[in-house]
Amino acid sequence: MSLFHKKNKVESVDLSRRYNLIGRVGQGSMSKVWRAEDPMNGQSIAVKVLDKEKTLRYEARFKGLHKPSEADIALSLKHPNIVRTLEVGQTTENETYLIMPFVEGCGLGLLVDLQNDRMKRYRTRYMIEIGDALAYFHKQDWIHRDICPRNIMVTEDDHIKLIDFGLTVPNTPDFRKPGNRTGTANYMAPELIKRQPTDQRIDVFSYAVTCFEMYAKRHPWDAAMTIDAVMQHINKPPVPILDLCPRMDQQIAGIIMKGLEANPGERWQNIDEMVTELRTAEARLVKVTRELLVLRKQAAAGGKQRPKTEKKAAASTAPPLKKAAPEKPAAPAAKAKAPVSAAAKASVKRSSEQKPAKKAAAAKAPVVAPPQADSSVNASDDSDELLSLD
Ligand SMILES: Nc1ncnc2c1ncn2[C@@H]1O[C@H](COP(=O)(O)OP(=O)(O)OP(=O)(O)O)[C@@H](O)[C@H]1O
Repeated sequence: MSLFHKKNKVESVDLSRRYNLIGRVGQGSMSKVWRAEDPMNGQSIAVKVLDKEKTLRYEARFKGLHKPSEADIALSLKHPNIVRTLEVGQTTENETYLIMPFVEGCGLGLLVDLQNDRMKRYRTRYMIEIGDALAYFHKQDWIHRDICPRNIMVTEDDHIKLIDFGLTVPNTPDFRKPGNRTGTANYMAPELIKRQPTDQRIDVFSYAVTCFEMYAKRHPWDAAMTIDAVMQHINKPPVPILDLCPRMDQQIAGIIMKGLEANPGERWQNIDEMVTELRTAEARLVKVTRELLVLRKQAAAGGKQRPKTEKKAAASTAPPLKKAAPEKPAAPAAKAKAPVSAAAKASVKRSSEQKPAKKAAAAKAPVVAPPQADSSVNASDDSDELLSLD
């Protein structure tokens, strides 16, 4: 790995002279972040200054292993869904700083909490873009170790930017050994918590927890504040996501649950596999949605309220429902067939088996509802599958 022995030129910079510091925007656990402007070009930037003591304490865990610093790692990353690091250096106080373009937007955590239409409409896009960023990251041979909504930003035009690489380690045997138990408790894979050897599949797990939250607004296990508390429940199966979101797409539910498998051998083996399945699910939902839009347009042109052809088309893409979804009279819904891979199916099955009464929910198909004026697609109020066609 070329970054292992790279020595960055160390410059001592007085940040308040060099940049127009506008105000503090974030207090992470390891840093302070300012919004600023670069007077040389007027660019809006984020200035992240790492806490000296905490960084030293963290890096001391890897004594002798030549771990690249957060600044070096961040500087090497070039991906549309990862925030660019433009410059790194040392402050006059001997702290490390990073300069990034300022991301206009919000944290993913806010959208998890709000569960608003924006979240529902762009959720599949967000999941895929987080996965793309992580797949790139893994191809550069890193393990992120701290994937969670706190470290993911959503831009104003609804794209993802991964922002924090403070706990990242190289994907090499020395760093995969048991022991370094860092991360955010509720997103940590069981093998990490149990101090077993780890690999990039711990990020698959954290990514799946993040996707779970994006639908269910809660963790797959009861949320815990400490690793010891997580240890208490990590041996129990996760709550099946379809129990919490019975109207969500069945294929997507299976994909997420497979990412949460306690045994890394039963999880998705890499991010690419998981994202490929998510893309397939998204493509199917988009296809059905487009078909419905065409039919609705035709119906409107013909002055009919609900054309028979639409019912026919919906029926042609969908198997008969085993059990009707809870009644919501607002929107006529078409049920699209959700092809679930055998592995993902097994994952859903395992979790449904824990609660036989809930099996019926797993049989539910996605709901796609009438077109909106902006040509995106909305669904009935309790549906979790809004899709954007823009
Ligand atoms: N490029 C950026 N543009 C806009 N805001 C940013 C940017 N980078 C960071 N922030 C803000 O600063 C906060 C802290 O950043 P970051 O997560 O990188 O710090 P941290 O100390 O490593 O945090 P933690 O270790 O707690 O995850 C973010 O949650 C975000 O609100």
